[in-house]
Amino acid sequence: MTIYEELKARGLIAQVTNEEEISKMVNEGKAVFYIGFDPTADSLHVGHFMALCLMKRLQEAGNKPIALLGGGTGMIGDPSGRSDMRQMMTIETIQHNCDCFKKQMSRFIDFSEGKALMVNNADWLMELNYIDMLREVGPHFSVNRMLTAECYKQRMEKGLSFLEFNYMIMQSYDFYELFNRYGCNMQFGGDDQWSNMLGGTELIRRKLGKDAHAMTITLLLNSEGKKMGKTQSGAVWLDPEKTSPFDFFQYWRNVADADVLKCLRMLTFLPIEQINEMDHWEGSQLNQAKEILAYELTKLVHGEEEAEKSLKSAKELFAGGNAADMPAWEMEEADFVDGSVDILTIVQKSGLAPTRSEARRNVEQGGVTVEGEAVTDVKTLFTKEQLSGEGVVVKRGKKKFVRVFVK
Ligand SMILES: N[C@@H](Cc1ccc(O)cc1)C(=O)O
Repeated sequence: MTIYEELKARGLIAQVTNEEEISKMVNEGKAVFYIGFDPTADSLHVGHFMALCLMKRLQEAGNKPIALLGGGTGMIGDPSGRSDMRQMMTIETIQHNCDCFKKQMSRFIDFSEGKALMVNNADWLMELNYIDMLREVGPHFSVNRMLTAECYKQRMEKGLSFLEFNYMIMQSYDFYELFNRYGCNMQFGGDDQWSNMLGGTELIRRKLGKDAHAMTITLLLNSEGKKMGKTQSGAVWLDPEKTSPFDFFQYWRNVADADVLKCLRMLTFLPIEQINEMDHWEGSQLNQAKEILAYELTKLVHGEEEAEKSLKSAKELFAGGNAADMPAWEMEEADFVDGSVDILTIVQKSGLAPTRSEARRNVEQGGVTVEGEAVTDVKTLFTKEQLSGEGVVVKRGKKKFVRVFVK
């Protein structure tokens, strides 16, 4: 199987500018491709992880990856796929986030001996002169056409600022710049990036009369059509300080039955034949498939040791035991009234339930246990003494649990 066929078989490819040429290039290891990452947070998330895995697959097939940090584009903010304008970030935040991204990326991609490049578009975008820039690229963009782009469509009613409208031009300029600097002939990105990427191929064609290509990666949606990699309390981060390896493991261990094979195909490096064999698995075998998924991804992101630890804890927890590496939540002084805190506050604050009313429902229905004993009275109080030291293990349903303590 060629690398292009494999990407297809894994369901990773959404749109391409020219399938014949792209498949030929990547199969022959002739692609110099880039993926851009805007520093919108201090950690990468699951969406970025998919992009990095794609980089790795193509790198292993002999192609050359360029990871682009959006130190310049981060100053503008991409409106693609968003219903509101992003909050503007300060230069310090952007710099800090870039540093965080850089560290995390180096764990996935081999940047040694020129096998891959890392660049920051601040290096060329920040020194552009407004008038020079307008004269250089302005004539090649049709506003009429830009306004019909998919990425602006949902903003036509809500409003699109001039700041954001310029984003596409910045990203297009990046592609043009990388083409000139490094012979970069291809860009990859999430499917919501399609119009920004075409902006670049068009600019290269117009200014240089040369061909460059674009390919988008399928967005990872669950069987209900929602973006995966998000929980009720926010994104699933790759930084172990933000999402513990165990929580990361549990996220994948608990995906819906209908999603597990898709995730195995799109996210893991297990041979596609091995995954296809799991296609007819049912019942308890599906749980095994979820365990494999969680283990493989935790291993990729946090290393083998953490993956082993998480697997062990998950098994112990399932068997009803008390796991050492379980997530912990520290209650604050302000949560206590007259030295006690009620069960609903504990369940909600610790993140076991998203709202107080849902916490109430869970408790009333007998779905909450503390140290293995059901707590059904919503007025149940816990004193500071009870929660001090190791604290208590609070479980909601079979799968969600946390050790709650106070210092
Ligand atoms: N716009 C991309 C990031 C990006 C930035 C600069 C580029 O040249 C390419 C891509 C995103 O929001 O995900």
